[in-house]
Amino acid sequence: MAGQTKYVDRQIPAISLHDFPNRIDSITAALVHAAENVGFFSIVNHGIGTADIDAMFATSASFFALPDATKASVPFTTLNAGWEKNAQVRPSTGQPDTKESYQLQFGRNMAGLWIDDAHVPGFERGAKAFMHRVQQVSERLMLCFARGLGFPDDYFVKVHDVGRANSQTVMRLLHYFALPEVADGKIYHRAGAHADWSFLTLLFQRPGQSGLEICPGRESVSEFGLGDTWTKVEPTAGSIICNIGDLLMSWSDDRFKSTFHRVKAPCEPGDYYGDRYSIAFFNQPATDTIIQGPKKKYPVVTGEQFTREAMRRNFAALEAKRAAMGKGKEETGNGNAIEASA
Ligand SMILES: O=C(O)CCC(=O)C(=O)O
Ligand SMILES: [Fe+2]
Repeated sequence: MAGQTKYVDRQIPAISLHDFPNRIDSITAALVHAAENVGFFSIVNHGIGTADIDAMFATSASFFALPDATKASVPFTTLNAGWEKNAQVRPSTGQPDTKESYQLQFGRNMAGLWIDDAHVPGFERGAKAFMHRVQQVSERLMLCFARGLGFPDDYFVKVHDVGRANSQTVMRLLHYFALPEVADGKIYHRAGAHADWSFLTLLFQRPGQSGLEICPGRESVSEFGLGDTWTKVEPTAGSIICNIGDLLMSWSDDRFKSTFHRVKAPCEPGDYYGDRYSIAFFNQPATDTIIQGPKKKYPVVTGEQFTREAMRRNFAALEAKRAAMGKGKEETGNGNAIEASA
């Protein structure tokens, strides 16, 4: 690894959603301030209990404990659904993240991609119930961001309706593999530096499983935040870490900041080397959504175009490998077909 990472403490605001209906304006002010500055904040008193969060993590661990050949029965597709392993090449690193993840959606993109009850009893039912709870929290945040930008209150909520077949919202279960504490000459990335392409991301982490780091101020730093000064975001029980994605950044004419972040591969004293589980919920507008900010800074794009472009940037290597193997784009493959060569 290159020299020591530079760290600085930055304030990541904690915003409470208690008594939401009576506090919308003050919550909006706090969210807008966080969105315009650090781009990250934590949400507390959001109404999802720690027992429910723990149960979802337990379900996630049961899925990842299955043999790869079984997980390959629900393989990743270019519609951003299904299981992948070592297949996401971040533009910042050019190397696959050392992780596996299972993308779950609400709509038709998920057809045939739910792991069978025979492998993880109650998986689909439990995951969907949890996804709807996280969606409810997301909708409160969307109301505030719409109000903050001068849109009608229901503007973002309507286009992120997860009841529609063309919904693109994703809950991503993540498992970063334990890594060797003694350097073995290989370079690992847990999640290479990136900004999310989502509208808004809500992230659940496990206390003790550190690694998330942020690097705000994307205009003033080097491309991809490389060599820059990072801030650790330590997991705390029950809170949800939220960040603005590229989509909300462009939809707000760059007023709200989509911040670089990463899950650092452990390499320095104090880093966490064990298995790391997290759950990220990416709000994505339905495919036919017309996206443009109030000041029309950027040309109109549809929700479908936005996702397609982001997938191309992040999974080009996977696509190339599939093409070389003569596989169709959406065709489901075996375990090997969905692993990028590392
Ligand atoms: O696993 C985490 O804590 C963060 C994951 C993340 O940033 C992502 O998947 O976009
Ligand atoms: Fe991310």
